[in-house]
Amino acid sequence: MSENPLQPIFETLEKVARCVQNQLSQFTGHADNPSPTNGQPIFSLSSSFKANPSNSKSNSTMFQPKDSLNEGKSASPVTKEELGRATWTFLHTLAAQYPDNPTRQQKKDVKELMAILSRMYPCKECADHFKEILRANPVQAGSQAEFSHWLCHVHNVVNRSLGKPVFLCERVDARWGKLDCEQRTCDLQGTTTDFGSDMH
Ligand SMILES: Cc1cc2nc3c(=O)[nH]c(=O)nc-3n(C[C@H](O)[C@H](O)[C@H](O)COP(=O)(O)OP(=O)(O)OC[C@H]3O[C@@H](n4cnc5c(N)ncnc54)[C@H](O)[C@@H]3O)c2cc1C
Repeated sequence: MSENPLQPIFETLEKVARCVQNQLSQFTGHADNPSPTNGQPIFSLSSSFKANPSNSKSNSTMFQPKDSLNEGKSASPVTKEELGRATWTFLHTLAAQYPDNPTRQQKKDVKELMAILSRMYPCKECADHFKEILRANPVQAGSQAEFSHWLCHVHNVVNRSLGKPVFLCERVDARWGKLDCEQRTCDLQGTTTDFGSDMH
């Protein structure tokens, strides 16, 4: 006799899940290897649930696809420093890729981006500080060189306020470059003719 009266039901459900998995693997072109999940069923019943059907925690994850469980990786909050480094990386890379001859739209976009950062940056104290910095140092984005030097300057304003060393802006091009992208497919295109199509 089965230890758990619900065991036959679980076994039937697992069989159904395996059957669905086989059908899916054929559908997705994995017919040669009907188990793209390395032998693990896409859906599985956790052993704790089998042993204790009243376990509501197991219950909640019972039918989740394996990938969505993000196994082995716990979410840890990002620190203000990590966020800052990632944001500066984004901004300096953007500046390195900014066109020598930006369109009117690109100049407008970059100013808006900075204004949005000063409102939405997910560290309120930093956002407020950046808002003041922008007020005293309006964005200069007439060319790649102008924008990357302006950005270096405002980054130095933040550095100074945090007691960090000031960066030599003559070295900004050596420190930050364009994204490493095959055949420069990531380059932003500027233009010599300013259509300003969506400027009103
Ligand atoms: C818009 C903005 C506002 C911020 N405001 C605050 C704030 O008010 N308070 C706060 O605690 N933190 C703030 N931060 C975070 C802070 O600036 C740093 O990112 C964080 O302290 C980590 O510093 P870090 O020493 O690792 O180097 P970061 O300052 O993050 O710099 C990353 C790398 O950039 C290079 N670098 C440094 N200076 C320059 C420069 N001037 N030009 C070009 N490259 C340079 C260096 O190689 C450095 O390792 C802000 C970040 C941003 C993006």
